[in-house]
Amino acid sequence: MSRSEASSSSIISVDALEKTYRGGSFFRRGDVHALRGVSLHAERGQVFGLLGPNGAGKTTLIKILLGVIRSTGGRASLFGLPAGSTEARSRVGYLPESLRVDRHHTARSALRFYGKLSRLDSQTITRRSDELLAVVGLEGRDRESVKRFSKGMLQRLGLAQALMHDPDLLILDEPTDGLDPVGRTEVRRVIERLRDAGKTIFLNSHILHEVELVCSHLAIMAGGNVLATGPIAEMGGRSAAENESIAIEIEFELPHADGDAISNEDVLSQLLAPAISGSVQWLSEPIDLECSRSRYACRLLCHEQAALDEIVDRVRGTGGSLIRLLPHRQSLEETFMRLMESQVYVAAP
Ligand SMILES: Nc1ncnc2c1ncn2[C@@H]1O[C@H](COP(=O)(O)OP(=O)(O)OP(=O)(O)O)[C@@H](O)[C@H]1O
Repeated sequence: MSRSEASSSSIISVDALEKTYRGGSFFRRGDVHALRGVSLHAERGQVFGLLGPNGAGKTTLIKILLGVIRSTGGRASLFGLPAGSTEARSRVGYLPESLRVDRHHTARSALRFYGKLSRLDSQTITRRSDELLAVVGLEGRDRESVKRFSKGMLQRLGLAQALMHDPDLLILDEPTDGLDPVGRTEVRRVIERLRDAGKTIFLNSHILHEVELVCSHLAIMAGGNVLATGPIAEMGGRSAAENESIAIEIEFELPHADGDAISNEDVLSQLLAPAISGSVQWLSEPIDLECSRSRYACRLLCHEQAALDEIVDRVRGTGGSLIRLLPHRQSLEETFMRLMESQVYVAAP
């Protein structure tokens, strides 16, 4: 263990990291700012998810951590060692998005091949292969040609390959992408098993649900920036920037004449929209709970108390009544969608 690692439990430490792909070639017109000052920290034993839409900068960050490309600013270290250094790399296992295992291999011969690449001796290769085939649920299938493997089985073999040299950190690029629900569940189970065995895992994904199921910590990225980071259990709440904001669930009933309920669009455009412009974000737009009685419910994030007061005044002003007004804890999905929507989308470059 290095001295800097001993002083901190950070396995991955990224500070103000920048990456600009230089343009000007025949194929590329201008510079592309793929990372614009990214900071995040993953600690020992965490399953850390990097979530973001296409082009967010996830793969670029992983490539810098692995030393495949260099950053153009900021710092990235693994175990307190510079990312990309030989010592740091030797302690990382990596599963690329689509690992191509040569079709002539069996699971066992593939692991022997990767074990040799990691300079392991034959005895260690046999012992690690036995252990890992059991961990990834491929014991008994190890002499079959990989030609007969499903995508999920190939991905589990890929996990075993990444673990051959018993790394301290596992980096997985979209580990469940392209798998069917059974394959996804199987891969997720292996990740859970590794987590329970104390491995630190860093994975990227653009699928919120997958990240939510398996990760303990998360960074949400878009446009080369980290928009939020922290333990998943706390990501649904308010972010630091929203400390003054109030998330509420409101349910109300409006009067209606001649048995005609007011349409959702009218509730939105006539009653609520004028009250909320600028100072309120929708978490969910109004839905009518009981059309016949014009009862509506919606979730709002009010950035100032006055906006909430005005909504209440407007409901009352139309002769309506408030049924419920409750504080609302945002789900991870709502937080994610709100961050994406509020992002002044500066897509690279
Ligand atoms: N070698 C490169 N040269 C120029 N631009 C690049 C290069 N690699 C990535 N980019 C650009 O950098 C930005 C970030 O790309 P990156 O692949 O890191 O995003 P991502 O979040 O991994 O997206 P995806 O989920 O689609 O893989 C994108 O605009 C992409 O087009």
